[in-house]
Formats: sequence, C-alpha cells, structure tokens
Amino acid sequence: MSAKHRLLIINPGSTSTKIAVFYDEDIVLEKTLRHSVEELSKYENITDQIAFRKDIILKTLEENQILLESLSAVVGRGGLLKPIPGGTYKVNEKMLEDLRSRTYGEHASNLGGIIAYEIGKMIDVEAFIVDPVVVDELQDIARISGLKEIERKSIFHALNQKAVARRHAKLQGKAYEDMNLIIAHLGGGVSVGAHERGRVIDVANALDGEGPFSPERSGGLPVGDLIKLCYSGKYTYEDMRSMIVGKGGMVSYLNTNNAMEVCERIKAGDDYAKSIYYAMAYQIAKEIGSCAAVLKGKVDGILLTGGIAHDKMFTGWIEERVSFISKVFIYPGEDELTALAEGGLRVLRGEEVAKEYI
Ligand SMILES: Nc1ncnc2c1ncn2[C@@H]1O[C@H](COP(=O)(O)OP(=O)(O)O)[C@@H](O)[C@H]1O
Ligand SMILES: CCCC(=O)OP(=O)(O)O
Repeated sequence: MSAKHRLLIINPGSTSTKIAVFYDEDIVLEKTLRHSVEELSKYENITDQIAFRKDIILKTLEENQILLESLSAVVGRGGLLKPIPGGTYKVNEKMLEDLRSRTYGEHASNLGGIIAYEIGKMIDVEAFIVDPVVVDELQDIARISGLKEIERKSIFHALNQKAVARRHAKLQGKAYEDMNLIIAHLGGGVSVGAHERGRVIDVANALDGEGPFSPERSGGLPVGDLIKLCYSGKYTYEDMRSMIVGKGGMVSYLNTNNAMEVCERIKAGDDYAKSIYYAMAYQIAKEIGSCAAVLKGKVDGILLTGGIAHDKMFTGWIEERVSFISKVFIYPGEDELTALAEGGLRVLRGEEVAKEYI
C-alpha cells in the first residue's frame, strides 16, 4: 500500500498496551495487549515496565510483518507532565526527564512518550505525544479543594474524552464548542468530565483519590479513616499509594481489574461481585450528577465511553440514575489510537506545528 506517512501509535493504559499502525488515515494494524494484575505486580515502578512493554510492541510488529524502517514517526499517549494546553508535543529531553523521574507522578501513560522516543530513536524518526492526561482547562473555582495547602488538579482521559466529544458533536451536526456535555470514561481508571463549550471546566482527578472508584483505583475515600490507615504503622508510603492506584477499587474487593471477568462471575451467581460492580456504577452516576450541577443543569448529552461501556448491564445501571439529567449516549471502547494518529498527521503534514515542552 502506498502511503505518504506511516505511523506507529502506542497507548499504554493501566491494564493494557494498545498499539496501531496507520498508513495515513488508514489503520492497518490494531492490537490490544492486556496485562493481568500478576503480570504487572512484578514491577515496583511503572518505569520498570518499559522494556517489557517495548518488547511486546516490537514482537507484535514483527509478527505482523511491519518493518520498523518503514515508519515516518512514532506517537505515544502523553503522561504526567506539568499542566499544559492540549495539542501535539514533540518528545524532547525535558519531557523525557520529567517522565523518567516521575516528577509529576506515575501512570502507565508516562510510558507512551518514553517508548515512542526509544523506538523512534532506533530508526531515527521523531516521536510525539498528543493531548496528555494533564490537559488543564479547569475553571478557577474548581481548583479550590477545601484546604489551602492543596489545589485540585486536572488529570483525566483527556485524549479520549475530547475525541469522543468531537465525534458525538459531529454526529449531532453541531460543533463541540457549542455544546455542554458530561463524559464518563470507564476504563482501568474512571474519569467524569464537565465539558462546557469545548472546555473541561471540572473533572475529578482520576489518579489521586477523587471521584468514583474504578477497576484498579479507590476513588475518593473517607479522609479521616485514610489518615488512620496511614499512621497505623502497618503500611509504607508506597503501600498506601498503591491502595489508591493499582490495588484499589475492584482489585481491592475482587482481586481483578478485569470487568469482563467480573461479569462472568456475576453470571455464575456471585452476588458479592455484583454488589461491588453495582456500587461502581452507583458512584459514577453520583459523579455525573455533580457535573450536572457544575454545568447548572444545561446538559446536551451524557456520553459513556471506555472499555466497560461495552457492558450493557453496567451502562444500564448508570442510565437509570442519570437519564433525568439528559439523554445518555454510549460510545464503547475508545478513539484514542485514531486521535493520536490524527495529532501526529497534523504535524507531519504541516497543518500544525508541534509544541515544545519546556
Ligand atoms: N466487553 C466488555 N465488557 C465489560 N468490560 C469490558 C469489556 N471490554 C473491556 N472491558 C473492561 O474495560 C476495562 C479496561 O478498559 P480500557 O478502556 O481498555 O482501559 P485502560 O486503557 O485503562 O486499560 C477492563 O476492566 C476490561 O475488562
Ligand atoms: C491518568 C488518567 C488516565 C487514566 O486513568 O488512564 P487509564 O484508565 O488508562 O489508566
């Protein structure tokens, strides 16, 4: 196939590594490589997973007869950096330093920039990230936490929420910038964003103990009890962090981050699994309600997306609690691979200048 630009796209999530190869706009390879809790628990830090995830990407390309040398650029999902505006960024030394040193925290998406850079370097092509998880469009009032020492931060599935919002707006024959939407991304992490005319003016930090619990995160917890656990002498700082992200949520109650497995257990009559899974839907619905208040009730649609949005029982549980606010639309899975490819193509075609991370 003749194509002007050939892109390798890398999207590391908390429970999977998704990759794709695009020849211009056409996707010629798409794979979701899932990682179990046991597989990932071997690694103390997320950056320790670089070689493991890079090797399976290279092996997958080889198995599918994609020659590395044929690629024009590598695009990775952007991770925890300083708060920045959306867009496509070149992976530079400063970005690599912040990702590798975990200055702004740890999340699987940090690996996107690092692995894209390392593979790009093997064949001497550029690496980019697009709309990282730290895209910050919060309105000022949303930054106030309730304690002077702590400021709320915008950390969420920015790439997919924005991509799904644009797709939905187009289907409705409107511009994203003319709509108010509530978008819940239901993945390994869960984020619920209040989108006001193209800006995410409030969102529960999906990575730091805010909002609903998720397959592998605790979400917001009763802080008094949390402080007691911290000072109980039983846990290290790292233990406590991993209870919030990695070993919280479904993993804590059911020892799995896999919602499909939970569905199987429920079908087999496991009522305890059902009560936890139902509680997750309940908390997500509650968060959607709070976003409706942020938008003063002017909501043009509630969009459910991410892996768990494939599960009709789960989305039905949410819908029965929030449909009084606005119509619910389901976009199962995510558009992140396409959104990353589009961000890379805009730069390669000279339609946009890659931003420099400083
Ligand atoms: N058909 C499905 N039914 C229920 N859950 C699903 C389905 N497909 C994926 N999931 C669940 O979605 C979650 C992962 O979502 P995904 O958006 O791929 O997350 P991430 O990128 O955070 O790893 C996992 O718990 C997975 O089991
Ligand atoms: C850091 C917010 C994005 C996020 O939680 O992604 P995953 O669900 O892929 O872990």
